[in-house]
Amino acid sequence: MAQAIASRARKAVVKALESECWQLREGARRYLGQRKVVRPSIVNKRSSDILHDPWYNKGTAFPLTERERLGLRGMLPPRVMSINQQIDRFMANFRSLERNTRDGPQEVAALAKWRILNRLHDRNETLFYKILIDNIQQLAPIVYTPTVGLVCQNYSGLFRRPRGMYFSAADRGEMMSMIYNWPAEQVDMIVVTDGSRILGLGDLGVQGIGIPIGKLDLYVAAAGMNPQRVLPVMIDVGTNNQQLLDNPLYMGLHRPRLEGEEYMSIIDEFMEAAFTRYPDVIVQFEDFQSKWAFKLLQRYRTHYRMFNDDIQGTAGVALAGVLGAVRAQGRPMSDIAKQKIVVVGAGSAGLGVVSFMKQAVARVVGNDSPQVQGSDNFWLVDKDGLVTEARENIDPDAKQYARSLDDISRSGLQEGASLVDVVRHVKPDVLMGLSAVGGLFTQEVLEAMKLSDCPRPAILPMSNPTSKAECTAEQAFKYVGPHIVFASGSPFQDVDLGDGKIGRVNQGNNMYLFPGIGLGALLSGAHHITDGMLHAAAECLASVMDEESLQKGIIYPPIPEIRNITAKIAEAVIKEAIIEEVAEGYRETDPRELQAMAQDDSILAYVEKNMWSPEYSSLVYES
Ligand SMILES: NC(=O)C1=CN([C@@H]2O[C@H](COP(=O)(O)OP(=O)(O)OC[C@H]3O[C@@H](n4cnc5c(N)ncnc54)[C@H](O)[C@@H]3O)[C@@H](O)[C@H]2O)C=CC1
Ligand SMILES: CC(=O)C(=O)O
Ligand SMILES: [Mg+2]
Repeated sequence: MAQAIASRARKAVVKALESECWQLREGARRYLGQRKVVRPSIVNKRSSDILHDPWYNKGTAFPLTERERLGLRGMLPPRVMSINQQIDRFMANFRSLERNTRDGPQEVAALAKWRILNRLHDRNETLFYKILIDNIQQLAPIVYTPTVGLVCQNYSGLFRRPRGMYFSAADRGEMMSMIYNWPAEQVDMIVVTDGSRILGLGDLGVQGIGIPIGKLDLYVAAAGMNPQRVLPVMIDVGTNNQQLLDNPLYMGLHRPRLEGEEYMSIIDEFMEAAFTRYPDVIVQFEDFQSKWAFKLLQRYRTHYRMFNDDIQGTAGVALAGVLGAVRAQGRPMSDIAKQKIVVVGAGSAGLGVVSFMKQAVARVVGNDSPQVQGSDNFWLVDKDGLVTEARENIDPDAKQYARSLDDISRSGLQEGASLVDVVRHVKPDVLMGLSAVGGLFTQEVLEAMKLSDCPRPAILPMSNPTSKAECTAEQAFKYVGPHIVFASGSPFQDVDLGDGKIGRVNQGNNMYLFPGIGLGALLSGAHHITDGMLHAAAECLASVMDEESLQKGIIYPPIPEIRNITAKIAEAVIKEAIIEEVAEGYRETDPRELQAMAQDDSILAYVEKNMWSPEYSSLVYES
């Protein structure tokens, strides 16, 4: 009895102490507010070793005191420049390169720009990211789509310095120790590919590493992920690209891709290694061919903190775009349930979109609605035409979205109907391309969209890179009309429609979502990424658009706003993780503190405070 009383008393004291600590922590948090402190960095190298370390190197911006302290005196030109002067110098070079390559082949110019950016990245990370953030609209098409596609195609020739990690079929059984070769003690974000479907360019084998690098550049620029804590990963299981296999200079394994169990066990081994060394990391799967993309997502999504950007990020961006298009028609978002949507391409991207949008419709009209039970809103077209239940050897992932025979015979269509026939009969509100077939929306298909009874049909050729876009912006405005809403996966210029009118071009790319999903998952410490968190992200993206922009046909925010938008998306993701009780906290911020922040509406400030910004910190030498 006495023992029980003592134990109860002990528990009460511990509880009181805990609560006091919590209050103290809470008080400190409020007191410190959202003040951001640039902490000094501890370096254990000196002199030229610092100049050759892109993380610490400041080039001509090293102040004299630091040059003295770190053995850099005499190692640099004498004038100390500010970071703004360094930016001016780089941008002057960049613009002169632009002028000099303007009249030559576009691809040569694009690669030249990528090269000077990449060299800066290798020399001075802080300056590289500052320039990238300040000029994101101009530079995203170089570090990301479309130029990153060209870079991957030519990677064996462009490769100078390694970036990220390579795990290959030859490393079986070794990955657990290999991951410890990575120098960072902490990694927040991994983007991994097996190179099997790089943008719409197909199997590029080991050269696909360019994609994780480009995506992580956006994580740093848009989400403020700390560049010292991101890790691009390439898993080389071989390639089925004969041109690469025939190229003696190809840098990957010269063997056909592993398949079946052998393939799966390699990816399993990598995941186990990654989460063993970095238990809090988030892994984004990128550009895996569809047959593996779905299987791997199913396999890992509740076990690890991971998501597949092509399936889930793309779906969210497509949903936000369609919600924007609905509002541009002057209708409420809930009218998404009435939209007729033709999705061309039934791979990871197309199927991800249909699945997610059906969930969104269910959220709007309720699960039991016939619109949700049948596939009323969606017509899926792949390389063999309209996908129906009569399709032989139907891809199991596509089966649930196949149109019923009853339904299509009523509308005068049949299994495998051509795209143009589908458009003529369905008269869709939305025509979305995720086929990786450039020019698939021919003049005939686009003209058929004129039959749409929608006041503002949406034409969304979302395939990447530019050469794979189903149509150009100019073609869409020319053949469908000036009233359309247009978004493409890779950027196009706005279109001059004459009489002072402009056809607005949006970039419908998962770059608007994945940084916010990753950041929200990280800062909430969600133990897995739920559908609800993905919907919260997409709905947040849709909601940031104001009526005036939507009326002009602008359905996504301007790219220079991407950092602010990403912070808001992360906020939405964290709030949802808290509501769903999957948020386990991040570093010293425990779930209780997250909840308190949600209550006093300070999650956004918490996100912003945790976003890394490129600023030179003073360097302190420690041997
Ligand atoms: N804008 C964005 O944010 C994103 C765009 N994408 C793009 O989506 C494209 C597709 O990606 P995945 O689904 O992973 O590729 P995938 O290769 O798995 O799927 C392609 C689909 O297109 C279909 N297709 C091929 N030729 C066709 C034709 N002539 N007519 C109709 N359908 C045809 C195929 O049957 C297949 O279903 C890529 O170009 C990729 O860059 C992917 C993710 C995000
Ligand atoms: C944007 C992207 O993720 C893709 O085209 O695959
Ligand atoms: Mg992708």
